[in-house]
Amino acid sequence: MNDPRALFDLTGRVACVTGASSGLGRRAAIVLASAGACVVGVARRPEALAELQAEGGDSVATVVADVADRSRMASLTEEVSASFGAPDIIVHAAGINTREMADNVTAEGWDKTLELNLSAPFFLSQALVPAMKARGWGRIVNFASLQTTRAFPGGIAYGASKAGVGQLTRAMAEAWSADGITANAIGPGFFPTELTQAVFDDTDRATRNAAQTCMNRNGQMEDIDGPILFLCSRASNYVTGQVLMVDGGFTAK
Ligand SMILES: NC(=O)c1ccc[n+]([C@@H]2O[C@H](COP(=O)([O-])OP(=O)(O)OC[C@H]3O[C@@H](n4cnc5c(N)ncnc54)[C@H](O)[C@@H]3O)[C@@H](O)[C@H]2O)c1
Ligand SMILES: O=C(O)C(=O)C[C@H](O)[C@H](O)CO
Repeated sequence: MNDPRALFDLTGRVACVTGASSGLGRRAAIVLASAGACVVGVARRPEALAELQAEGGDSVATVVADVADRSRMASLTEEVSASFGAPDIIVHAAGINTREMADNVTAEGWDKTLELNLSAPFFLSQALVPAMKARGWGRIVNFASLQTTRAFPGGIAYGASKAGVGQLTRAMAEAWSADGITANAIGPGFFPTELTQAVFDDTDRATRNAAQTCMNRNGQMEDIDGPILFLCSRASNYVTGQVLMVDGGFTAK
């Protein structure tokens, strides 16, 4: 048997990570670079991307872009391929939660949420898949949520988008896995990021969320490292169309 640690080695791979300027996307970018991949971080904030690049060194490049801008898919595909070649791994971590209550949801809030959380992973994947098919190997990792299956207050647009991500993941797997491209999603529990700042600022709610897990705690950033590496590497060769909940057992309880 070959050394099974090699299954996690990403040397020679090129990964594109959206939402790489903060939170779980930034963490994913650093993890993948640390495992040997060349990483292109995509996000809207140039200063935050410059910090990512400074931390990641020569194996990290960045592209400033709004990934929800569908008119930009062709140029974005070229830009993310410019530094290291066409990506064979795409991690769709960009996401928003407007937390508008159902009675007050605006058309703008609804559309923005669906465009970024659900449509962008599809259209960017569609643009990057041809190069993966040509190589016969690819990894697509979407970001689902507790709200893929659970309903929280103010989560109607976000929850609808993340439930969509669950089915998008299965449909991508059906469409592309025979070409060697797996599609899976990570479903984080509650992790302290910009997105969840309002949740963690409400200490009662944060405590209740922790108590709802089997481990009696919310997520810590390093809890995402292993699942990301697994789904982006050869270690997950025969895993596709799955939502891997990384939630300390929140959805099991
Ligand atoms: N933090 C959690 O507890 C949690 C739980 C479940 C799911 N998620 C999901 O994880 C993913 C990462 O979120 P996070 O928690 O790290 O939050 P975050 O706010 O730190 O990260 C999201 C990133 O997406 C970027 N972004 C927003 N709109 C963009 C656009 N149009 N184009 C490009 N980039 C854009 C933001 O600037 C930010 O850097 C999201 O999809 C989120 O829904 C997070
Ligand atoms: O409930 C909220 O307001 C959240 O922000 C929930 C998180 O974004 C996430 O979906 C938990 O998995």
